[in-house]
Amino acid sequence: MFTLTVRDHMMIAHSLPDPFFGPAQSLHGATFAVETTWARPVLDEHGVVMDIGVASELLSRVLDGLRYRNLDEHPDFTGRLSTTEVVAQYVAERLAARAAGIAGLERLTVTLRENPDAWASYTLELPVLSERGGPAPR
Ligand SMILES: Nc1nc2c(c(=O)[nH]1)N=C([C@H](O)[C@H](O)COP(=O)(O)OP(=O)(O)OP(=O)(O)O)CN2
Repeated sequence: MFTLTVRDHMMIAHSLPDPFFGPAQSLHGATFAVETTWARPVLDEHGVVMDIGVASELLSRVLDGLRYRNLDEHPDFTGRLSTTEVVAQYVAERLAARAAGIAGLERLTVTLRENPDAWASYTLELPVLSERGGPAPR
């Protein structure tokens, strides 16, 4: 399996209103480094998983919807704890939707690094499209 990873970062504010999270129940800020790893078993006709510029742009556009936001007030997180894991899933699902037309991609992993010693990831299996646009056999 080939993989391509690009990275960006975002600042958000949020609270985790559950006693499980101790002091993080209060409103606090976080700067997440966000990595996206795209995977495919066969390289495309250019010998790449996908263009790095395209991968970077996709990630940036998705993060633009979250940057400098208080996730407690973000409609997509209403009634949900915006843990690192949940935000990783959110980013992955939006990226997958934006990349739906790109052929050959099989898997996407989004990793959010809270700090140098702690991170969480979410992996999505993607519906594989053939180079002609239809479903491809796995
Ligand atoms: N699995 C997760 N655990 C925690 C998350 C998370 O998103 N996923 N988030 C937090 C807090 O938001 C914050 O990032 C850290 O808060 P803190 O109280 O410092 O948490 P720690 O667990 O590192 O330290 P404690 O000794 O438990 O206070 C927390 N956990």
